[in-house]
Amino acid sequence: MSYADEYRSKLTSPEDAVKIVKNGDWVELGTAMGHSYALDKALANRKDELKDIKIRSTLSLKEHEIWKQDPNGETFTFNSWYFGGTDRKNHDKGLVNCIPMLFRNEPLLYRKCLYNEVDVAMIRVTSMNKHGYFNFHCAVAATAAQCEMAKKIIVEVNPKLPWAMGGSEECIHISKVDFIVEAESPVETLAPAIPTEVEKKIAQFVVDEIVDGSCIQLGIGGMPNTVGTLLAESDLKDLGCQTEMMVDAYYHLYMAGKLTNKFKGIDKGKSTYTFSMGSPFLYEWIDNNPGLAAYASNYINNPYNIAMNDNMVSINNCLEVDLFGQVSSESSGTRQISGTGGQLDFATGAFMSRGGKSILCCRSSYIDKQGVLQSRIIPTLSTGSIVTVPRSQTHIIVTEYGKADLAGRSTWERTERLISIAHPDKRDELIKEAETMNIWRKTNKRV
Ligand SMILES: CC(=O)SCCNC(=O)CCNC(=O)[C@H](O)C(C)(C)COP(=O)(O)OP(=O)(O)OC[C@H]1O[C@@H](n2cnc3c(N)ncnc32)[C@H](O)[C@@H]1OP(=O)(O)O
Ligand SMILES: CCCC(=O)O
Repeated sequence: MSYADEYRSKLTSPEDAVKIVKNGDWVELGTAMGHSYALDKALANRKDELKDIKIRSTLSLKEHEIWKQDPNGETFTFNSWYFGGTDRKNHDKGLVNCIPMLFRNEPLLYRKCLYNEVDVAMIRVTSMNKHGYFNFHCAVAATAAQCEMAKKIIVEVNPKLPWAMGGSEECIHISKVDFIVEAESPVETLAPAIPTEVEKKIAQFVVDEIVDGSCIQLGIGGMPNTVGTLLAESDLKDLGCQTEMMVDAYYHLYMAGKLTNKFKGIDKGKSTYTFSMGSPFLYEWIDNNPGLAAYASNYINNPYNIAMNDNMVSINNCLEVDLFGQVSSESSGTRQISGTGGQLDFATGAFMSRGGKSILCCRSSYIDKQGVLQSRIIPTLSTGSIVTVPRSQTHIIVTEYGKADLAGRSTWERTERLISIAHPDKRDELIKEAETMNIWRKTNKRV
């Protein structure tokens, strides 16, 4: 049978495809732009006839129909490896549960622990090519592992999605697929946030840490993109890219002639990543471009692979840092904001790299709901806050007041350095707390 014949034989309606989901099943939705639309709707429509359907997903970009049609979570129990904004909102309503993970482990978790617990994978893919492959486009991540472990696979085809060249694990062959549905669906975009003056100051401190030939990882959120934009305007040259998330900033670096990947120690000449989100021009750039290579997250986020690049610099955002140097980037107290994602993977790998640096950016303060200035550098993490980077792996923290290099530093040295980059109105208060915590010595200096 030709691939075209096989395609026709597996092509069905979303309603018929989701009939394979049965009571008690685990259903896999994939990551971000890999989330389906028509299948989501067809499954949600079965809410009253199904029982106890467990969902796994990573980083939602939309309001799933499952949430809309089952607002009390009677049929569907939704679990997420990493929260986007809509996951966060629905978690606040009690509809989403967090599954802790390091992103480098997500494929391994399926292959090693969950191999018997993926009943149906419903994944959005590109059109099939002449060799019978569908591509995972902007959502390579752990998708191949999820499909490999799934008892049944349904793909939802959207021909407008870009074809991401590999790497590895970026495609699925039609022979592995059980059902194909075709559906109109949006190609989601991510508009770059307009940087604030504070973010511009932080970004400048970060850019000052980067040398010609550095390999750059830009994390999720507004700040890393601001750094990328400044880098594109800098005099730096021959930068490289090994990053979890491919974003607009890399396109700008490429167009500015700065992204050559010439000095990468692995995948020389190629920009490597595991998922992407950005503007339409980013997807145009990704589409069938052999200058980029998408790999599964266990390869991109593997600290050994990261460390093969000399002068690897990882740049991520965090929410709170305590005076011991513990970093929380994913929760505010017990409120889950996002997830560990790849932050610890890149913090570890970048530090292992010769000349490498792991940088965590943090605005020094915020104004709370009562209008009061609160420090993000705090004596101890808020009760319930989850540690994303342990103090033993924290390297450089940057605020708009400067940089604090904590690696190899004792508690009193960390305290001094962190307080020196805290908001000036909060420094005396922090010193008092540090004294009671026995981590401020008489010789410590107030900057
Ligand atoms: C992707 C890669 O390449 S690799 C590794 C990168 N991955 C990571 O770093 C994972 C952890 N990091 C993150 O998730 C993000 O960087 C964050 C959450 C730290 C910052 O992301 P941003 O998008 O810049 O943050 P933003 O300012 O929009 O805030 C996100 C949410 O956190 C809330 N928040 C931010 N700071 C605080 C705080 N101090 N206290 C309470 N809530 C806070 C915001 O209110 C917002 O919630 P809302 O949408 O309900 O209003
Ligand atoms: C899906 C993981 C995203 C992140 O690491 O930020």
